[in-house]
Amino acid sequence: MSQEQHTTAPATSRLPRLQSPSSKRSIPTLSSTMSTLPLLTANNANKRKTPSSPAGPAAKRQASASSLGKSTSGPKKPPGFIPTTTRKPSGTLSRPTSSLSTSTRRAGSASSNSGVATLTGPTTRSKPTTTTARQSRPPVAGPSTRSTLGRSVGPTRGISPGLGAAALGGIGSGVASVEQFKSHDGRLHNVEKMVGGFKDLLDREGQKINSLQTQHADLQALLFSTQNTEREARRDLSTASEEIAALRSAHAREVDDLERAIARKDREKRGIEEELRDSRDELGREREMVRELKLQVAQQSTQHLTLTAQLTAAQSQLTLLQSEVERATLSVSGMKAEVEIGRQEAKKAEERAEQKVREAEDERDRRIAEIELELREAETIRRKLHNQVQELKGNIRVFARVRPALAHEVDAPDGLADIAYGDERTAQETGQGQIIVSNKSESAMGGVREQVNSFAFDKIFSPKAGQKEVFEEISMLAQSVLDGYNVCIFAYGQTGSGKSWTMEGGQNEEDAGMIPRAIDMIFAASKGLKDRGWKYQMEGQFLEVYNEVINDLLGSGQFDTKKHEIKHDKDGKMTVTEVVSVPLSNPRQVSTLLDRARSRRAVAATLMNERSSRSHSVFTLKVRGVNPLTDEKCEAMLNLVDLAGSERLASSGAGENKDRLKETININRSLSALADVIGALGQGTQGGHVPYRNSTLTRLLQTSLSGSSKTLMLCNLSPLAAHLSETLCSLRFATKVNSTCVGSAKKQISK
Ligand SMILES: Nc1ncnc2c1ncn2[C@@H]1O[C@H](COP(=O)(O)OP(=O)(O)OP(=O)(O)O)[C@@H](O)[C@H]1O
Repeated sequence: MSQEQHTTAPATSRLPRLQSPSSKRSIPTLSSTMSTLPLLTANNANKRKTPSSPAGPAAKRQASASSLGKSTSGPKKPPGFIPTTTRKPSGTLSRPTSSLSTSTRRAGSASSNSGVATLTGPTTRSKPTTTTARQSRPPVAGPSTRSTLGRSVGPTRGISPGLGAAALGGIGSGVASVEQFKSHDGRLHNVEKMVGGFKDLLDREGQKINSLQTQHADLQALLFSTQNTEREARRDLSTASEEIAALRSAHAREVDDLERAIARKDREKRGIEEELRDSRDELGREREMVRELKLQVAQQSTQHLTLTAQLTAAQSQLTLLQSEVERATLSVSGMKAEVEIGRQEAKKAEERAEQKVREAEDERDRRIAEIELELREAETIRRKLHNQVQELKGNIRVFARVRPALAHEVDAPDGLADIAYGDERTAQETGQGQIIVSNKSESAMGGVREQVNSFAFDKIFSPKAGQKEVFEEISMLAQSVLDGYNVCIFAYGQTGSGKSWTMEGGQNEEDAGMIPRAIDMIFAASKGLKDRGWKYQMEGQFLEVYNEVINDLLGSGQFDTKKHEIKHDKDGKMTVTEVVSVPLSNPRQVSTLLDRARSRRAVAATLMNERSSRSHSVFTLKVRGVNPLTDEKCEAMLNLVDLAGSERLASSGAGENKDRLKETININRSLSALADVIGALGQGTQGGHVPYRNSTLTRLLQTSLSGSSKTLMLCNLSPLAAHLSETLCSLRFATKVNSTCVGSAKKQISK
């Protein structure tokens, strides 16, 4: 589009050049311009003949524009200017014409003013020419014509005032005036001739302009057709370019396809070459194999010959052997007959042996029955003896156990207490172990006074003693439960002295405490007694006494809210109300039960401060046994008690803390009530008053602490010098208990 505008502008800009005001010199310029036009046309024609010029359409356009616009430098015209300009010439031409006529009229008017009628002649004559010029004269005749005329006519206008004056004053005055008039007339005639010449010239120029306009129109038409041709050529070119691009891409695809095909063929060729190589290799191998086979065939032929010879030899040997086999078959038949005789004899012997085995089995069953009877009798005797031994040992026995120093206590500021142990041999001879606690203090004189405290108990366990060793001494008591004796084992000692460790122990089997070991042992023993006719039922309870109140550690819910009371029926049998009693059929249930009690104690500790060491825990195993063979029944109770820390009020750390104070007072009250009960029993006050009712603990343990029970107190001691004072207190309490003789234990057997 812009190219078309460029092309059009020069063509139209030529017209203003033709119309531009100029002097008379413009006429030759027009002629020269016109003379160049045919040349331009010829050039254009030449260019049309060579549309496929190497310079291309753009160059052509440029050439066209430069040739057409070379002589012009006018402003670019907007699109659509050409048709307008093409229609304009007549209008444009009219302006100079009217100017000319105006000039002419002025001249006429001047003549009219001077009153000379002839002067109008030339003016009137010039009108048709002017009219013709208005129709076809080019704009060349514009203002320049007017000025030319003005200049040419100027003298006339300059003369007119003179003429007027002469006319006004000289008509009647003389011949000079006539001569003057004639001279003027001659000059006017010359002027008219000149004007006529100019008119011809103008006509010629007008014709030339017409011709130029015609040529211009032709050129326009030619330009349009050239532009159309160019547009078509451009379209063709773009179509051709697209086709070329399409062909190129098709070509590229084909090239790609061909290259791929070549690559494929190359691969195939390589494959075929490899196959060929393999085939050649294989052929070589086959040839080698054939050669070897031929060699083998030759060898085998030799072997065949050898074998044939051997076969012949073997056949002759076979013949020999066959005759031998025939002889052997004859002898086998003879032997078979002998074997048959032997078999019959063996059968008879077997029947005799079976008879003997049956007789031996009968004898054995009879012996077993006799032994079992003897065993039952021995069991009864063992129980009696066991009880006698227990009685001889005393129904209240005391063991002392010193725990080892813990890792963080080894470097304690006061160090370990000076504790010595009596030798094992003396302990076995006397049946009493000895523990010697030395206490060094400053005397009144400023010297060091050493106080040696010696205590004797049924058994002393040094820090080296493990749980297994302690239980070995207790197992007899546990066995007594199955025999129908009430047993109470309680751990006594200050906080941290190892009571819980002794009673419950650690998680692994080696560290298991007295409760799990006693249960295991009772279950194992009950299994053993099964063969002797005993069947047992067991159930467990786990209670806690805190501030004189009983809590059920196996109860439902996280924390026991029930109120429990201790009741005694008319047979003197003690029960605690509203407590959970779990039936136990295997030892694993006991460990679950202990875990449950432990977690409830932990919850209680969280809710009400740490209190496990501030409460007494009592595990009770109730055992019921029946023996249909002997028609015996027994019912007994094993109480395993972990007492609260026994430290005195001063060293309990209670201070101003009311709760701790209350705890400590209650602990001390229950422990002294325990000591009082044991003391009362020790004074031989059977039938007299025993102050069981002074504390919840003694009421709970009443059955186990009565004369009909077996009681063991484990006095746990700390090895630290800092705890020496509490250790001595515990040892004195244990001595008091140890010196107590509680009647004879009664077997709880009913027939
Ligand atoms: N014989 C022992 N062998 C190894 N460690 C022991 C032994 N006795 C006690 N301990 C350890 O000593 C620490 C205190 O023991 P334990 O808790 O049994 O004392 P405690 O008297 O029951 O205290 P509390 O009255 O606070 O319950 C525990 O860490 C325990 O594992």
